[in-house]
Amino acid sequence: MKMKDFIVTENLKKYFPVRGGLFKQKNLYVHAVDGISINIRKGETFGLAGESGCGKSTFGRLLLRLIEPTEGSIYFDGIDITKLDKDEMRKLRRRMGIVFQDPKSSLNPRMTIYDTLKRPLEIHRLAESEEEKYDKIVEILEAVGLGEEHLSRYPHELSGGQLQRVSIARAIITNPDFVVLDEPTSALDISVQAQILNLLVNLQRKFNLTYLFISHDISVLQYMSDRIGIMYLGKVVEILSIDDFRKGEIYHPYTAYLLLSTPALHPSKRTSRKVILTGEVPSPINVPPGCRFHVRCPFVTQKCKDEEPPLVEIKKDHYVACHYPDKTREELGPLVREKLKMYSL
Ligand SMILES: Nc1ncnc2c1ncn2[C@@H]1O[C@H](COP(=O)(O)OP(=O)(O)OP(=O)(O)O)[C@@H](O)[C@H]1O
Repeated sequence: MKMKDFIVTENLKKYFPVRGGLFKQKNLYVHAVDGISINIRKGETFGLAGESGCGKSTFGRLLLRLIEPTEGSIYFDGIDITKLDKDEMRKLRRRMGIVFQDPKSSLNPRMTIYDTLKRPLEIHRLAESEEEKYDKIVEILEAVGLGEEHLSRYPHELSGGQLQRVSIARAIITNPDFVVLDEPTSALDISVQAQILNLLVNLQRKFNLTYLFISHDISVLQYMSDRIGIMYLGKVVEILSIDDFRKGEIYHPYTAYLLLSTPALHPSKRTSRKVILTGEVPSPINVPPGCRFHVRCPFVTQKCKDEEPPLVEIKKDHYVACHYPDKTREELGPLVREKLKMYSL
């Protein structure tokens, strides 16, 4: 563990048992997170990308121990949180926050905004008097761009963007160090998305926050992240700096696929260039042997079917899990770079 690492996972796994239906009594598991070892540095935004169902949300929840891992370790500022008891974990939670995709379902419809924001202060005993609570709540509301007039409102009286501001206020009112942002703008109108992203950037600076930013939206990730991890079927297959990402310096065929399959933002820049991959994402219940991407990979060899490639540092700050990283760089790199020119980012 390096000094600047704030969150570190070692071989982290979460398997969910499959219950009922066809699979009854077969002892089958969804390999939602299947051996992830990564680090998130103090003060950075680590973006996590990947198709729906690849395990991004499960990974985010594991980092805060909102769900229990099946195996592996999670270090939070040097403390292995998998070893903490309930009480120790509750104390540490003050330093963690989470914002979910849909504020409508994550906020209690029967609680006013004031009561919603008061709860974390009470759980963590962060204010002595009612007056102190009130002041802290107003201060945080103002930090997220709302005001005293919103305190007595209920969630149904606010817009989607305002509700997400309340969710963000709730996540940071305990003055945390680390916040998981799980698709925080995906449920919002396009016009509101940019405002919320800018708010998150400003809050990060103001409160010195470290973010895990989960999104399937490449352009949002590119805007927000310092480094990006690409997830495929429960594994991280590539980690790269935002510079390498922008330059199209990519070594995993799946990362190239993600970029090539994302539509350009501006319709006039869209092309009908064919997507390089075929085939469905395999089921996380039946993960293919060897490299789990081999069934969709254009460069597959026998080695890929037999041996799982480890995540290795291919150059400074750039990690990839592929037996043939140069193939992607040489053969798909030019296509990716051409595509990147089409992003109006
Ligand atoms: N509580 C659970 N019980 C059983 N399976 C689960 C549970 N939570 C998630 N899964 C399964 O684990 C896999 C990963 O799900 P997860 O929600 O982490 O993916 P994701 O990448 O965040 O997808 P999305 O972008 O659609 O939210 C999926 O196959 C999902 O069905």
